[in-house]
Amino acid sequence: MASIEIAGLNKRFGTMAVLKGLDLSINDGEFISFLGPSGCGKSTLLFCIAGLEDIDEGSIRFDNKEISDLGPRERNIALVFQDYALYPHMTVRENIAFPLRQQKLAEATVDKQVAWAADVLGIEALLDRPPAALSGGQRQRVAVGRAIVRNPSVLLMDEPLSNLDASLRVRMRTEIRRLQKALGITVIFVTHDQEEAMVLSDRIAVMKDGVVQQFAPPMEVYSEPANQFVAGFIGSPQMNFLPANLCGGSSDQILGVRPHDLKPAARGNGGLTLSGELVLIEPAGPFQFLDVSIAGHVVRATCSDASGLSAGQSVILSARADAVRYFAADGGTRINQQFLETESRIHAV
Ligand SMILES: Nc1ncnc2c1ncn2[C@@H]1O[C@H](COP(=O)(O)OP(=O)(O)OP(=O)(O)O)[C@@H](O)[C@H]1O
Repeated sequence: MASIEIAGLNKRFGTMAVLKGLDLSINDGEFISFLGPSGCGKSTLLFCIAGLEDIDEGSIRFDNKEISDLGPRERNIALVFQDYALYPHMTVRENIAFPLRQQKLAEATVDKQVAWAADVLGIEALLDRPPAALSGGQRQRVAVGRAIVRNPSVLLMDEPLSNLDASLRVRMRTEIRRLQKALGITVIFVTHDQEEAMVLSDRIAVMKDGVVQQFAPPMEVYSEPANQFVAGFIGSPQMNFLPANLCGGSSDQILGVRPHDLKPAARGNGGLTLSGELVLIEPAGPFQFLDVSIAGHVVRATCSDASGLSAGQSVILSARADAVRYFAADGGTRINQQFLETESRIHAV
C-alpha cells in the first residue's frame, strides 16, 4: 500500500508532448481510474508510474519517497495487462509463483503465498492446469494472482477486462473491487469504458490530450463536470448541448442537459422547457429515448411510456432547473450558473 504524488509530470515521445504537466495526488488504498479517449495518454501515464517509461520532467513519489529514478523492480508495483501475459509452458501454480521465485524466496514461503493468492481469488482447483486449459475469466484471475502474490504497494491495471465478454466483464469488475477492498491495496486502473470507471473507482481522472480534465469521485464527475468535454464523455447517452441563446440565455454559453433529466411534458413545468418535432422513438428496455429536433439541433430525451407518441408530432420537453448546466462556448469551461426560468426560455419550432 502506498500513496502516490505526481507533480509537474511531462512526457514526450520525440517532439510530441504526450503528458503535459500532470499533477495527481492519490491516497493510500484508493481505487483510481484513468479514463479518456484513445491516445489521451492513459497507458503512458501508467507506464511512467510503473517505471517502464522514463519521464522528461516532474516527480513521482510513493509514500513521500521519490521513485522516478528507480527501475520497475525497485518500485514494488505489480502490473496486469489486457492480454494477461501468462507463461504458456508453466502451470497456474508456477505462473503465480514466478515473481516470488525471481526474488529467490524460500520454497515454503512461495507455497504459502501461492496458496493465499489462490484462496483469495478462488482458483485453488486450477493450480495444476496450463493457461491453455483456462477460460478468459480464469486467466484473468491467474494474472491478478501473479500480480498480488508478492504484496505490491501499488497494483497497476491496463484495460485488464477488455478481452472478456460483456457479462464476464461485469462479474470480474465486481471481483476486482472486492479484492481491492479486502487487500486495502492502492489500484490504478486504465480504461476507456466510462461505466467500468464509474462502478469501480473511488475517484476518476478524466484525461484528454495528455491533460487531466477532472479528478473527482464518479458522481461528482457525472453531476458537476468541470467542462464540456467531461460532461460529454461521461454519461450514456451523451449529455445534450444547445446554444444557450436558443433558450433565452447568453450567446457565449452552451447549455447542457442529460437525456435522463429531459422528459416529455404536457406543458412547461417551471424548469427548462423546449419544444420541437419528435423524429425518433428508440426502445431501451424499461424506457424509451426520444430524439427531438429543436431549431436544427437534435436533443435526446427519456420517457417511460411512449405509447401516445409518434414521429413527426410536436412535443414539449421539460427538465428541472437544477438539471441544467452551462459551459463557455469558447473553451468549454463549466460556468457555475443557475438556470433562471423566464418565458423567453420556451422555444417554439
Ligand atoms: N513508444 C511510443 N513511441 C511514440 N509514441 C508513442 C509511444 N507510446 C505511445 N505513443 C503515443 O502517445 C500517445 C498516448 O498513447 P497512450 O498509449 O498513452 O494512449 P492511451 O490513452 O492509453 O490510448 P489507448 O486507449 O488507445 O490505449 C498516442 O498518441 C500514442 O501514439
